[in-house]
Amino acid sequence: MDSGESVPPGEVVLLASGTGTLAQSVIDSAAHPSCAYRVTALISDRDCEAVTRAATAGLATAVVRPGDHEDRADWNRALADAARDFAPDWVVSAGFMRILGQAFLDEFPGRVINTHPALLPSFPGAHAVRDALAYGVSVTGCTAHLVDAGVDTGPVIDQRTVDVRPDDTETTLHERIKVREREMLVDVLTAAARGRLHIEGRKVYIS
Ligand SMILES: Nc1nc2c(c(=O)[nH]1)N[C@@H](CN(C=O)c1ccc(C(=O)N[C@@H](CCC(=O)O)C(=O)O)cc1)CN2
Ligand SMILES: NCC(=O)N[C@@H]1O[C@H](COP(=O)([O-])[O-])[C@@H](O)[C@H]1O
Repeated sequence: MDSGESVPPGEVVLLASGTGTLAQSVIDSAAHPSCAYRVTALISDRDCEAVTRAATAGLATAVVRPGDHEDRADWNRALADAARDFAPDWVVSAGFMRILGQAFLDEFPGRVINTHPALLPSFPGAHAVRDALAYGVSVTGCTAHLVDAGVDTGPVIDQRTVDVRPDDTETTLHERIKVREREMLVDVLTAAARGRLHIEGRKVYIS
């Protein structure tokens, strides 16, 4: 499709568990008329600032708490049901701190994207910035990847680098990584909404 043709907006549902600054940047970018995607809802596993940010922006929100369900599998199904209700083209985990089960991923095959604050496969998991700092790397960064049933093992879509400074703390380093994550997420979602992500096994090409 030529760039000049009108492109149907990609419908995005966000998943977040924390302060939601990444979610906020995606919401803000989607407000521009020329943006290729539209954010329709934000879903969380807990009451958090990200939910407040989305509600303030006039988006639909849902909180699906693991503690409200019999077990992890039941929670996972409830989360999938909540997301399905918004019929997203893309589900974006932006600081979502729960592992998504296969039942959720089967609902949105090849359409769940996560942003991780490290250069995968280095430093997977819930404490990437702390682990990178403790390891003593001089360069870290962030990764956008397709989500699979593993933890941070899905095909890499895009990565951005961030230099580690001698006086960095986890907080100062993470804040600089988030600046790059916000840029990366907007670029990746724009490509995704315009049909420019091409998945070939573990390789993802952006045209
Ligand atoms: N199936 C997948 N689900 C998710 C992935 C993924 O790669 N595959 N990425 C995460 C986000 N994430 C890293 O980017 C991540 C988040 C949380 C954890 C984790 O160990 N969580 C614990 C609980 C943590 C807590 O509740 O405080 C858990 O879920 O038991 C690892 C990696 C989004 N989902
Ligand atoms: N392993 C998952 C993980 O660490 N995700 C990270 O949580 C932060 C959320 O920031 P925010 O709440 O300010 O948007 C982001 O840096 C994101 O990569």
